[in-house]
Amino acid sequence: MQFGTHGNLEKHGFARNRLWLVDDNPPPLPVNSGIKTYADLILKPSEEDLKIWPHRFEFRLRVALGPKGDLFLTSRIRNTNTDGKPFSFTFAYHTYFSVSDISEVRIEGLETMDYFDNLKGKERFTEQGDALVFESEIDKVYLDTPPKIAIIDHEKKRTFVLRKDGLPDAVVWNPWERRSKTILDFGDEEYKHMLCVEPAAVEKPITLKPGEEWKGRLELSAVPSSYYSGQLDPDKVLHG
Ligand SMILES: O=P(O)(O)OC[C@H]1O[C@@H](O)[C@H](O)[C@@H](O)[C@@H]1O
Repeated sequence: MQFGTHGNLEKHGFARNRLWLVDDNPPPLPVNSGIKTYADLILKPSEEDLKIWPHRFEFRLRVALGPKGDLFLTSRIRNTNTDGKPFSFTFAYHTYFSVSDISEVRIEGLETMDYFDNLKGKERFTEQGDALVFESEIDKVYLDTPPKIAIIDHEKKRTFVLRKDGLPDAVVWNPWERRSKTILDFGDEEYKHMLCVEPAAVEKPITLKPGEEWKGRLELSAVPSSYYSGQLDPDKVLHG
């Protein structure tokens, strides 16, 4: 229930460190008829959690796979407070992508966007120029981004396409060489082969009154580069 240090809780909040239960009887969710495989999980606060964050909630996650291997993540958060109090939270799907070589990868869909730079005290800047490429540590929260973002991996001839809904922002993170060495569960060389692009709601926290529910959705597909005829045609990737 919190992205990064954008709030008062531990970094990235506590929901990711809790044991979730299988949700046997989730409220209905409109499903794409092609999707036959999915799992529903639920997290409710424990008495200990209520001491850290004094709000009752139901946090549901559906993880679904499409017939071609597309991944669909749907989160629903409901305020179940009985004291009449609203609550607010920030959110991000911490999605890591495996890439051939970070120096050869580009992101399309975030050019000209405003962002908060977490490496510069969360100051706000505007992205200049073309698609994003990487040559040093990056930790930025792009604001009010389009619903479709593409990660183009030239060497692997593969493009990841992210489609998001209810998640206006997008975090882009790679710790690069120096910071990698300070992260215990991250190999010294692993930064070369990964990139985090995280659909998020950070700038404007979501506020729910008792009984209200929020929904955030991410759809991830991997398509061969031939998808855009071997050419870097952002128009086809982003609007196709
Ligand atoms: O190592 P963690 O806690 O999972 O976080 C990794 C990174 O996650 C990103 O989402 C943040 O923008 C970075 O600031 C952070 O370092």
